[in-house]
Order: sequence, then structure tokens, then C-alpha cells
Amino acid sequence: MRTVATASHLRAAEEKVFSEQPGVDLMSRAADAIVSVARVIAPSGPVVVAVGPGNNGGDGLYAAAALAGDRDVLVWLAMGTGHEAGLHAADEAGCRQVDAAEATESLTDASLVIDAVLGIGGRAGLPEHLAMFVDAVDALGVPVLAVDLPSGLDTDSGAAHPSFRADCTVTFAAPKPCHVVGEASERCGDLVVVDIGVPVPDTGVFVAEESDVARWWPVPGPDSHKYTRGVVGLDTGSSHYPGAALLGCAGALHAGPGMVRYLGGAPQGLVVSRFPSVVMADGRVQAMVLGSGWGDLEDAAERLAGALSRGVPLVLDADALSLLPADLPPGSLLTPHAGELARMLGVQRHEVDADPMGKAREAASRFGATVLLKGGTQYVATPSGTVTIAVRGPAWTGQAGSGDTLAGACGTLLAAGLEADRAAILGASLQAITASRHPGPHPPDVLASFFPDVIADLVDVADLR
Ligand SMILES: NC(=O)C1=CN([C@@H]2O[C@H](COP(=O)(O)OP(=O)(O)OC[C@H]3O[C@@H](n4cnc5c(N)ncnc54)[C@H](OP(=O)(O)O)[C@@H]3O)[C@@H](O)[C@H]2O)[C@@H](O)CC1
Ligand SMILES: [K+]
Repeated sequence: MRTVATASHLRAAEEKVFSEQPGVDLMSRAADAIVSVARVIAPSGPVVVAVGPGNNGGDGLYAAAALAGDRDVLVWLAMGTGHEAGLHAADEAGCRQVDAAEATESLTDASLVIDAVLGIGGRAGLPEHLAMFVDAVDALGVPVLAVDLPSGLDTDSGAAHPSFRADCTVTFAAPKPCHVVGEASERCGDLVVVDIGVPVPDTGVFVAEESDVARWWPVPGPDSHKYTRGVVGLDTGSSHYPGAALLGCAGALHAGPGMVRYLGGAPQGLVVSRFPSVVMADGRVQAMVLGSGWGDLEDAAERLAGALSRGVPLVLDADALSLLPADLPPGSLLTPHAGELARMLGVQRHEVDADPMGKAREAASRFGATVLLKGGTQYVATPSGTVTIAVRGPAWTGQAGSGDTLAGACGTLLAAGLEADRAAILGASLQAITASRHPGPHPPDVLASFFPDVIADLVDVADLR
């Protein structure tokens, strides 16, 4: 996992470095990293560097100077001025300064555009002349390497302001919110996080990576059997929504449980004919999943009370989220989407949309349980206040039933003994990674059927480390 830091976190950390190590040259370290990545993306050919007035531009100018040793480098002062010492270095190294028209014309031959206009000091959006340049870059498909972040984005949010669209972003010390949440994260391309000697501040916000999923996945050992691997009970679905039972079972089974018991109100024959390994008899379970596809079941409160009396961690999804008891069993997980979270907190949906991380954290604190806020960006908030953003996937998973399979998968992971936050991070990330590796409009149960291959591949790679 990586810590996510805001612009002000980073500024405070950088100031500390400057006060403790006067004269330290962070900019040249940043420039070295940009040059290394630029050479990988575009080993030869002319480079156009769009430069802004601040230190982000300074990074770009020193990188331009280094690249000019063996290729044509054109420098465009996109805001009219640039970092003085960096500009001197670029001039000395033979970079050619161009105006907006020449920068745009030169795109036809360019192998790479380096966006060093604005970084963490930038205000969101782009002036008209830069927006036109970005349109030209996009139209010609020239690869873009963004320095720190694609200029135009707001460092601290996922909002889709007019901005560069990078193929790769080289950022320093830690990912910022714009790299990992919302539509902004889609503009960053591949993210390379470089250590330039600025210590990563403790923010309590993290982003999960595929390697975390691989390392934390509960792989059975030589002496494992079905009860040690974990038995998950599903009280999901109903006669009105029998499909939810199948979707929950699909998610739970394909995440690798020791056993799935189906204890809900959908026709048992339906479940067993589709999933013959699912056991219909009640008995011992190590975790329960409740609520998906309940609709307005008359005995919902009794069902929840019965599950609570087992004293095992619960995944409470969908309709069970409107019945939250005062005391949830330790290790329980709530899996609302934004609308459900708004209802849980008694606020409007737009308030959740405006501050999804804050609202997920508020709910975790209020209900004393881990909260997985589902959506394009998935937040896992714990009662202690930490928030982890799950691995992001394509929007193919935005469809009815995805939440039911996800709740099933999280139930399997809780039954395996994982803490609720790990179970949520792994379940949500697994679904996203699977959708990335098997893109297309697969229904949620079909997508879940690819989980085993993806898990096996992830775990195999982890074994080799
Ligand atoms: N600190 C360090 O040690 C290190 C920092 N590093 C690098 O520095 C970057 C941060 O540098 P920074 O603080 O100079 O801010 P930066 O993003 O270059 O922009 C500020 C300038 O842009 C202007 N401006 C802003 N928005 C605008 C707009 N929409 N339209 C037009 N103008 C706009 C703004 O003008 P003002 O607001 O003052 O009017 C100001 O002149 C960071 O991202 C990283 O790349 C690395 O070298 C590692 C070491
Ligand atoms: K930039």
C-alpha cells in the first residue's frame, strides 16, 4: 500500500527537508526521474517540453537540458515565464525555445510531450491557449509524460477539470488524491512514484496495489481443510429477488471459501442446481453475508437478529443496511453504495458525492464497523479513521448485481479470518483487477467466474517475489 498525501502534506514535508538539509537539490532528483522515464517511453526523436512558471516548470527545464544531449528538445514557456536557473540550464544544453504556434506545429514530428506546466501549486483548469495545445496533442496521439500531475487537475480531488491526458505521470514522494480517485485518476496514465528524499507524511489515507492483493490473499496451506479455510453463510436473496442469491454464491464460491452455506429465502433448488457445492443445511459458519436482494422481507429484522446471535463477523449489504443494530459483531463490514450511505447518515446523496472519503469515514466511526463505499472509486474506511482506496478497475463493473457478488466475495474473505478492512480491500480490488484483465460487458456472475484464474495468477506472481 502507498500513503496518499495532499498538496499541503507534501509542502510541509518538503519544507522540513529544506530546513534540515539546507541546499539539498530535490529538483535535480525529480528531473533525473523524469529523464529516465522519458527515455523508456520515447527512446529517440524530438521532445516538446511545455513549461510553466513555477517549480514544476523547473523540473521540466532540467529534464529538457539532460535530454538535449542526444536529441532535439523544444521548450515552450507556456505561461510566458519559467524557472530562471532551469531556463539557463536548458539554454546552455542547446534546447530550442519555441512559441505556441511552433510548439503546436512541431507535434507532428514529436516522439514525446513533457507536461511541466503546473504541479501541486497549480489551480484547476487550463487557460484557452493551453487547452488548444492539449487538443492538438490528443488529436495527433503524441505520448504525454506529466511531471507530478497532468496540468489542469486539482491535486487534492478526483474532479475532471480540463487538463492534459497523460500516458504516464511521474510523481514525487507519494501519490496525491488526483492520481488515485475519480475521473482525474484516468488522466494520469501509468503512475510512477519516485522517492526524491522527501519523507512520506503519515496521512492515514492509503491506496492499495495489485501486489497487496497478492501478498494478503489467504492461500490454503498443506494442512488446510474446509473448516480452517472458512465457512461463509449467505442469507441473501428472496422469492422476489432469487438472482441475488445466485450472484452472492457466485462471488463467495469463486473467492475460494472452505464451504458456502445458503441460508436465505430464495428457492433452494435454484441455488443447488447452479452451484452443487453449496450446502443448504444450517450449521457452523465463520462469517455471514446478509441483505442483498432481501427487498422488503417481513422477517428481515428476525433474520438479522438470528445472524447477530451467531457472534461472527457480518457483511451487511443492501437492504440490511437500513436495519443497522447499535452493536455490530467485531470485524463486521458494511457495503453501501453512495445512495445507501446517504440514507445511513441521513444526508443527501450529493453530500456523499461531494466528499465520499469523508462520509465513508464518518459512517465507519458512527456505526463502529468497517465501511466499503462502492462506486467508480471504492473507499474502505475503518472506525479508527484510516481510509484505503481499493485497486481501481474499468467501469464495466458498474451494473446491477456487481455489489451482490462483491458482498459474497467479502464474506468468504471474512470467513477466512481476515480483518474487515483487508477483506473489503481484497474483495473490491479482486473484482476491479478481474474486470481489467477480462474487459467487456460480462454479467457479474460471469465476471466472478474469472476470479479463480486471477487469484491464481496474482498469488503465483507473489510466490516468485
Ligand atoms: N518544492 C520542492 O522542493 C519541489 C517541488 N517540485 C516540483 O515543484 C512543483 C510545485 O512547484 P510550485 O509550488 O512552484 O507550483 P507549480 O505547480 O509549479 O505552479 C505554481 C505557478 O503556477 C502559477 N499558476 C498556478 N495555477 C495556474 C493557472 N491555472 N494558470 C496560470 N498560472 C497558474 C502560479 O501563479 P500564482 O498562483 O502565483 O499566480 C505559480 O506561478 C511540484 O509539483 C513539483 O513538480 C520538485 O522539484 C521537487 C522539489
Ligand atoms: K504537470
